[in-house]
Amino acid sequence: MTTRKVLTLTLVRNIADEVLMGLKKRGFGEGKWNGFGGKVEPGETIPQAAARELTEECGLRAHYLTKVGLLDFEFLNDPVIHEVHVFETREYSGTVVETEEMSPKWYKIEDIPFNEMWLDDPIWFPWYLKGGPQFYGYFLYKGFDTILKQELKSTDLPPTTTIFESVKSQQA
Ligand SMILES: CNc1ncnc2c1ncn2[C@@H]1O[C@H](COP(=O)(O)OP(=O)(O)OP(=O)(O)O)[C@@H](O)[C@H]1O
Repeated sequence: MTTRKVLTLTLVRNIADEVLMGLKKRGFGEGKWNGFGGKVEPGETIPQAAARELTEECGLRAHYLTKVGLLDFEFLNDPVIHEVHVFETREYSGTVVETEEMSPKWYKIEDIPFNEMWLDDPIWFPWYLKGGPQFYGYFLYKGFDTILKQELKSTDLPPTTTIFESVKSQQA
């Protein structure tokens, strides 16, 4: 029997159109560059979890989050499916800070360090970057360095946005 672990992953873009990436300093995915995110806790919605993890890991408070895609990861001989909800924000408050978990850095699109990221990232990132409907991806890993199966497709869903009014009004 499989179980699902629900996670978030948030990509932040600035006015120069750079992407904020974090070098994971500990735990799952240590040593890899990634967006910001983690597990959804009981009692919070998925966008709330994404906003919380973003602040915990890099200090920024998102004014809104747009859901751009969904990724399912399976690891051979592991019954847990990692269900990753992918978000983007372009409006936020606060200053980027290094945290215990992440060392953040802005990257120009052409400089995104794909060879120091999860193997699936170079596959779905271009879908995120080109915009359009939400994407859905499925990846079956063997260990952490081999992808045995993959699927990536566009859904009919337009991106959906959750606005955090309280964050916006705090800034005003
Ligand atoms: C396998 N291919 C993958 N490709 C790209 N991104 C991946 C990923 N697999 C997991 N991710 C992301 O990596 C973070 C892990 O977070 P993770 O440290 O497990 O969560 P959280 O911070 O809640 O845990 P702790 O509180 O430290 O236990 C989280 O953003 C999640 O979306």
